[in-house]
Amino acid sequence: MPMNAEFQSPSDDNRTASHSAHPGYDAALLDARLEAEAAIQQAKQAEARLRAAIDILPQGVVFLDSDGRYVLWNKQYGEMYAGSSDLFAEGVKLEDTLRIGVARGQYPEAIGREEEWLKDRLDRLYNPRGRHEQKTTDGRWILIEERRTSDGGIIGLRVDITEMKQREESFRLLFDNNPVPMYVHALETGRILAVNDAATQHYGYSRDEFLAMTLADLRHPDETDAETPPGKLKREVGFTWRHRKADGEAIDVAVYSSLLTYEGVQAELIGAVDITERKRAEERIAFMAHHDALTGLPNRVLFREEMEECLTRIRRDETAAVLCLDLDDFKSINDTLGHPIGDRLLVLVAQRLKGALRETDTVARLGGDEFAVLQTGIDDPEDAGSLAGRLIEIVSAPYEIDGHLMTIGVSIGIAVGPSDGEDCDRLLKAADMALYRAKAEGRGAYCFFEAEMDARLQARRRMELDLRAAINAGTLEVHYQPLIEIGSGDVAGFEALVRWNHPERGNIPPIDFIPLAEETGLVVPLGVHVLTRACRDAAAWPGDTKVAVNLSTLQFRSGNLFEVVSDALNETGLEPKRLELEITESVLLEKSENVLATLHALRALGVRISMDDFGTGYSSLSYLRSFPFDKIKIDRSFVQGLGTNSDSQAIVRAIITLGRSLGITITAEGVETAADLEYLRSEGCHQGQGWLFAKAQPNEAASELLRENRRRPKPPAKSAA
Ligand SMILES: Nc1nc2c(ncn2[C@@H]2O[C@@H]3COP(=O)(O)O[C@H]4[C@@H](O)[C@H](n5cnc6c(=O)[nH]c(N)nc65)O[C@@H]4COP(=O)(O)O[C@H]3[C@H]2O)c(=O)[nH]1
Repeated sequence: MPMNAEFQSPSDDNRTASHSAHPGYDAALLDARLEAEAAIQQAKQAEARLRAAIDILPQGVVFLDSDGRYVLWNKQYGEMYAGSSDLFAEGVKLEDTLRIGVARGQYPEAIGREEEWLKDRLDRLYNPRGRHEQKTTDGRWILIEERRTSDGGIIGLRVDITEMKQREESFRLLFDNNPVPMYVHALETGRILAVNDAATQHYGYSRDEFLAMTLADLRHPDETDAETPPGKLKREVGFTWRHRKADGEAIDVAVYSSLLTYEGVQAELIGAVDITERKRAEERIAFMAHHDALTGLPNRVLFREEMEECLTRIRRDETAAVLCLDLDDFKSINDTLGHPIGDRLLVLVAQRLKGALRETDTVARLGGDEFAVLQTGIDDPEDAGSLAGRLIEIVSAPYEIDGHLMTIGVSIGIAVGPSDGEDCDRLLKAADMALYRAKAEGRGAYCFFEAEMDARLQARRRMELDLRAAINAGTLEVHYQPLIEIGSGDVAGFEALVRWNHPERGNIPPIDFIPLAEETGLVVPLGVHVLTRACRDAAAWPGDTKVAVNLSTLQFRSGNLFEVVSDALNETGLEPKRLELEITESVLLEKSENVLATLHALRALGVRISMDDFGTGYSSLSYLRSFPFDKIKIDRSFVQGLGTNSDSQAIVRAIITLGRSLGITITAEGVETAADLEYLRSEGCHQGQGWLFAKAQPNEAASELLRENRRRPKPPAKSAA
């Protein structure tokens, strides 16, 4: 493709003829010819350089003259239009090659609309403006840019954009058919530039509506992510937004984004995965982890979190109170009316408590029938006292559930921060200690924490640890106090009484540690120890001397009392009829089928059942009807001073008469004087127990007493203590 040469080299013949006719003219002509040849040489070199230069360009380049004829084109141009390259020649009009190319079907976009396509193409060729794309039959895409040159010609650039178009196509395919809602928005303005079908379906906006919106228009008013201005994204993977659908419904979406240039605009592609359900489930789980399922109140975990938050303020200058609440005798409602009613009562109590508090206070259910209140921003500790008083009043008002009218009391312990404690544990502990005191002081009351409660509690804790250790080590002792037949003075049996010889504190009386054992549940293993020990000792006693063992309510609740007793009998070989089990009224207060069934089963085994402390409870008499007791033990409060006190005499006489008429053995406890004994004998009481005969003593002494008793030919009973 030589450049259109302006100068031609004259033939040698012309040169010879001219030279010989006019020598001066010939010389000038020769010079001119040499000059021209040099110029041609230069032009050829320039063309070669230009060609070399345009051939190394990655783009196709073509130069046309002002008539649109080919002047020069590079290798890439020829390759791009390989199907028409046979037509390219200097001086040929590009327009003509286009016409032939269209006729050959080399421009797929022109097929079926040849003239129209040609018209448009020629218009762009002769009046160049911007860029346009062209598709070739071999499936390539070419970006065309044409410009006018200063001499009226045209320079055309061709860029092969096939790969980019393929990428775009894949993107389109992925975008359009993606099941995940997707849209592209302009980074600068937030304006939505493209949207896929999944997004239009999911959000409910039409494509046109979508394309008229910005990213900010999709936001739900609840969206709190104020840090992210419209169109600017935080880039953590999968962060969430709350969006609004066309029907107003809120959805939570996890956003996946990447930057791209979309139709020449800096944009961002967003994939929005709907996680509303997942989020709801997560929220439900989080709620459940922080709330009580029955009442919907915050649970202990959330209460502590609220407290922690409040404590940071307390440490500065605020005062707050923690109130620990415990319903009085809730268990008996559960036991008598059943758990469903108990549960409903708890819900009603929770509602009343919630209704009685300010927005800023928190009430939580800590478990069972325990609630707690965090009262914030109080001016005076007395504010907590008046709140407690109000809560007691509100909770104590009657309830009606399923036609059952009931009332329930509540006791409250109060701790005030920061004076009673600056951290969560200390404040809760202090309020708990105060609650303990409120309960002990008669329930239905509130009590403030006092520092000395802490010391008392520490002592109690120490005692609990020591008692547990003594039980585990088997160092608790069992002493025996004789039960004397009043008529004959014979030893009928012994009551087993536990003794704790503390390594540092010496003998601790049962009255000081049995209640603690009851509260902590230690009375269950303690009871097993005493029972087994008593059966073993008694098995070695002569004749059919009986042994009486005290049982606590908790041992019945433990559920395996029958097995414990029968195991102790089997292990020690003691005959069941030689064992007496002493229970108090509190055991029967349980009103549980289980208690009665266990008592009947034990009695069927041959074991005797005694009612201890008779007369001290509210309804000792009525309990005589609920179970066939073998023995009644008259409480020592009626026996002491019996010789002189006529009221006690009347009561004791009535009990003895009752027992005799029912065929029940009567034992009088706490017989301290001969006058007491004399009265009991005169009324026909069967047995006596008390210091007049003997105090509780170790097994060796008790056995010795037995031996002595057997050797004696029935003397009247005298003091042995
Ligand atoms: N003032 C006076 N007191 C007398 C007289 N005769 C006996 N006593 C005391 O009266 C208590 C009788 O036992 P309880 O009524 O079953 O009362 C017992 C019983 O309820 C409980 N207890 C003792 N040992 C056990 C046990 O192994 N298990 C259980 N669950 N409770 C026990 O501790 C309570 C107190 O036991 P103790 O201190 O051993 O006190 C014993 C005994 O020492 C007397 O003439 N005058």
